[in-house]
Amino acid sequence: MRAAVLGAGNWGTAFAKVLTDAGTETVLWARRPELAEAVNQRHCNPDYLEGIELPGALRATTDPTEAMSGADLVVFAIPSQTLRENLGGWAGQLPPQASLVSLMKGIELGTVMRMSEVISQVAKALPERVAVVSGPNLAREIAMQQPTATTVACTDLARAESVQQACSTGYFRPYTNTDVIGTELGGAVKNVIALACGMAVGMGFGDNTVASLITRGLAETARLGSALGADPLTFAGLAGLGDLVATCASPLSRNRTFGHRLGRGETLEQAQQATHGQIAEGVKSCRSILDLADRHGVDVPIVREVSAVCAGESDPRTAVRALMSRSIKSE
Ligand SMILES: NC(=O)C1=CN([C@@H]2O[C@H](COP(=O)(O)OP(=O)(O)OC[C@H]3O[C@@H](n4cnc5c(N)ncnc54)[C@H](O)[C@@H]3O)[C@@H](O)[C@H]2O)C=CC1
Ligand SMILES: O=C(CO)COP(=O)(O)O
Repeated sequence: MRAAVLGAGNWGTAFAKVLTDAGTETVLWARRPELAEAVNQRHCNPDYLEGIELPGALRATTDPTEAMSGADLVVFAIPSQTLRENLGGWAGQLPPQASLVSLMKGIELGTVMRMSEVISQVAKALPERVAVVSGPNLAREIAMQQPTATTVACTDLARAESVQQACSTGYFRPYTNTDVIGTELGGAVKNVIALACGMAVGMGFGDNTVASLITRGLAETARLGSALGADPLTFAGLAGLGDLVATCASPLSRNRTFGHRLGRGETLEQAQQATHGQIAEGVKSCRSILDLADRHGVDVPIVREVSAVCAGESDPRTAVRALMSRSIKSE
């Protein structure tokens, strides 16, 4: 099995290590030559995974055609809002039979499309050729080989199983699922709920507040999922509750950290600068998730408040007041 991983940030690099450790011959595409050289010569990625030793067998290149040549899997690990443009340049070189695998957790602004839908459309690939990997997968913990499980979703179960095989290691345990909609939605919405949890902690609130946000956040994810045709059970699984809990609780999460900065009074610009160019997907996807929910007439109050804060139209304290003064209702 051969794989190309397009995107050498946190997760692209860690997942390339997982694939290599699983025995899959893997080439990582990086934008910058110095990063590809660090992977090839020094077996590290100091910009994104400082202190992590990468496998000697992992190769990197700045040439996407070279990365994809002969690949059975092409894995996308770039910021969601850049997928359409990047993929437009790569589509002509995709090996015709390769599985197309999304690691991304976002919804496209404007089109409100899921990442697998963007891949199908731009690559002109049938949906059953596209798989999604999503779960409680903080990149650094996986790069440190801490035991982790994940979901590999594809409408074609046999293809999901081949991706599962390609990334199974002693520290990374993938489960298959055919619910691509629920798997992707869980990954995208949890980033927005993690922003809300970060804000709560930044404002000095404790575990009751965070648990309430996680639980009600899961309720609005499942409501939206049902409207879109997802299997509600997916939200009780790794790509739902699992990822939600990990991201909302972890100081490693870029989304939670971004929210935490806003909660303690920093501006959007300050929080953005502190990411050092790394992506906090929820900051943009909150808008597209809200649009998606509005189109389907689904109530997503936490997403709505986070969206107003990220648009600079509200602030965390106003958001809390708005959420706590909603009409009382049954659970
Ligand atoms: N970091 C994590 O723990 C996890 C991340 N994810 C998801 O994986 C996707 C990628 O995340 P990370 O690797 O963490 O992001 P990152 O911000 O660490 O890296 C992004 C990579 O994409 C490249 N890139 C290509 N075109 C770009 C453009 N036009 N603008 C900016 N960067 C561009 C960058 O050079 C960089 O190598 C996101 O959708 C994220 O939600 C999913 C699970 C875990
Ligand atoms: O998706 C993630 C963990 O599963 C990573 O979350 P952040 O993008 O917030 O760091």
